[in-house]
Amino acid sequence: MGSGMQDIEIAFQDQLQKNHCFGCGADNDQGLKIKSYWADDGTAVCRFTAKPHHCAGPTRYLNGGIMATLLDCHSICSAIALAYRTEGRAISEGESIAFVTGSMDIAYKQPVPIDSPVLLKAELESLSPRKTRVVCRLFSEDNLCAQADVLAVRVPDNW
Ligand SMILES: CCCCCCCCCCCCCCCC(=O)SCCNC(=O)CCNC(=O)[C@H](O)C(C)(C)COP(=O)(O)OP(=O)(O)OC[C@H]1O[C@@H](n2cnc3c(N)ncnc32)[C@H](O)[C@@H]1OP(=O)(O)O
Repeated sequence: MGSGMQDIEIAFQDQLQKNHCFGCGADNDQGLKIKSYWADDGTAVCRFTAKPHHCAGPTRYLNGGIMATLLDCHSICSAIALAYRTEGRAISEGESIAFVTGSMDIAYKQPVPIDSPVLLKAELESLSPRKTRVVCRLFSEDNLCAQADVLAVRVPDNW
């Protein structure tokens, strides 16, 4: 699972500019600052280690809203990266590309231990120039714990 090339690649988020998003913005100092990369199999992957205050009611489990943010932000950043790749451009080269979440459906399948890193793995399918479907899975210790079906919708960069 995942890419062996992560260490030498620059995360999607570190190539995007002026992104203050709580989950994925490199410009949000209080955010989660997730980092997403292409994997060799064409999926996009992200590894995240939670902090103790990201907990659910029981302190041993990860909060579901944080899980939703991880699934959402990894999916949308990956949709943006795919659009740049499809247009033959590096991320942020030329006219900027922005997508937002039109819809997201999440199945929470198992509680996620807060003290183990999670792996997010996104499969992308371009439905039209404006719409990308993302199926994003969240694993903990190789267990599938949550799955999101996301519709990413392209918007003007002044959205
Ligand atoms: C971004 C600013 C620049 C910043 C640069 C930095 C880099 C950027 C990084 C950003 C990373 C963010 C990562 C976190 C992701 C969020 O947290 S984003 C915040 C949460 N999302 C929102 O607030 C979105 C709010 N909704 C909207 O703004 C608008 O409803 C939308 C989604 C843009 C669509 O608006 P619209 O263009 O007027 O809608 P429309 O033309 O009717 O729809 C386009 C297509 O999408 C379909 N569609 C739209 N909504 C839905 C839906 N809910 N269900 C199903 N289909 C739908 C339509 O059916 C239509 O399909 P086609 O007819 O083309 O086949």
